[in-house]
Amino acid sequence: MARGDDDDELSFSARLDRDRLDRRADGGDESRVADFDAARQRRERARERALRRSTGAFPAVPETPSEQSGGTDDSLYDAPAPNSRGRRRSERQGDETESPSGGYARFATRDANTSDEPPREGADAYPRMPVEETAAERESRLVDERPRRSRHAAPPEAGDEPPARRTRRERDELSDTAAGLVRSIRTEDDAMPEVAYVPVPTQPALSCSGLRKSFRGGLVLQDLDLEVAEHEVVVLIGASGSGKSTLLRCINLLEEIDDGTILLDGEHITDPRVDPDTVRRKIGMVFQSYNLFPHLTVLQNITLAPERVHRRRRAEVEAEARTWLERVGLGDKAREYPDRLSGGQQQRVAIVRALVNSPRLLLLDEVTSALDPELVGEVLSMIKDLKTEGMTMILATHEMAFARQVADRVCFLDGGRILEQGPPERVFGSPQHPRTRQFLRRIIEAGRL
Ligand SMILES: Nc1ncnc2c1ncn2[C@@H]1O[C@H](COP(=O)(O)OP(=O)(O)OP(=O)(O)O)[C@@H](O)[C@H]1O
Repeated sequence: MARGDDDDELSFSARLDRDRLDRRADGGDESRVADFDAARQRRERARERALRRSTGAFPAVPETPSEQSGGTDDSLYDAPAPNSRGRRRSERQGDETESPSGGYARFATRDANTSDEPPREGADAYPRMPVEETAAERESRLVDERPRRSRHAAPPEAGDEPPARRTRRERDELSDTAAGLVRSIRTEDDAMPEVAYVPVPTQPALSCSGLRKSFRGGLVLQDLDLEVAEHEVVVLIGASGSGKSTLLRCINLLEEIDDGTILLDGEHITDPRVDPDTVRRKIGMVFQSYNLFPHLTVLQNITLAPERVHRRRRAEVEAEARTWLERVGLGDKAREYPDRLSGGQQQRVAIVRALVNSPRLLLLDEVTSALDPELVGEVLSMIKDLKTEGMTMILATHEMAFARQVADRVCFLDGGRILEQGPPERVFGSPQHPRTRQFLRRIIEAGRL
């Protein structure tokens, strides 16, 4: 190419540099070379000042339109530039830009700018300044074949001074680092911490899934799922033989399930390696028949299992037992034998026995069924008090009026399945499933609701 044509294509500064190199090659006079050097240094200082004034950041410098990938900041969000794994960045970032936290791209832009402040609204968050490559720079780039830095090299620290001059390769890498931040967040093998929005899951107190239980070939629980939230009171209703008691006994590990899992506070309690006694310390259970030992006093009945099974100190358990007995109005019965108590009182003692270990969950299986009607009220009022105190409970009952009062959620069981569940007003007020309607119609006809 003729020198004239070349001149047209080169900027003024590039021409200066080229001439200087030509003169060096020709052994030209030293003072003129010094002038050129001084001019070049002034020019570079001016460029540095301009860079610092703009954002204090190192600019990404796309050299040609094809390298600009859209040429705006949006390219960091959705420019379809292929990434290192062959997928387009826009594909990999689709979910990022929809992130409720505002997306990763904004985070990456902040880091790329090495600023502690988020970019101002409407401001060019990642400005690109047109910088011409001088002939000297080009020469230096060709000579300087340093090994390429890691794609995931750390971004420049805030407060770093921009270097006096960067080769095109280095500028590419800076640009790449910003885009690389976006990419690396989504890269499994990268050490960058995940900055994903992860909603904190609320873990149920109890979670049963896919429970199956059969007796002598007869399926009693059929792929039953049930979750109970902390402080929730779930009432199981259903015809006799529908599986209510079996479900409660499986939860308390009194029956071994055939299939499924039960988690208590996220712990897999149906894992065969789990000690059932440890689980039962966390789950209190009260049965229809009170099951008090007739030869032991009320206090001894309450403290027996905590002392013998759970190895708790007698003094501590006795103090707790007495506190509970006072609260339920049986403080003066501690030294009595069960046969000196009414059915309602015995059942209240049985409930205290289940509470003395401060269980996580209380299971109540038809606790009023064996009581004379006039004694039912005192037990039900004790259960209401427990609900008020936030005890998490699952009750199986035929007392529909009580279920309606105390339940947060009613589950209707039929043939070992939960056919319908919901708030008591809805299940009792407008049952959806024909079997629920049929069951409740019979209850109403019997005058029990
Ligand atoms: N140990 C067992 N051996 C054999 N069958 C059993 C056993 N326990 C329960 N069953 C059967 O499982 C089915 C469900 O019984 P379950 O006691 O769970 O029902 P339920 O809904 O609690 O009834 P109810 O309201 O009368 O207490 C019944 O058919 C019952 O006969």
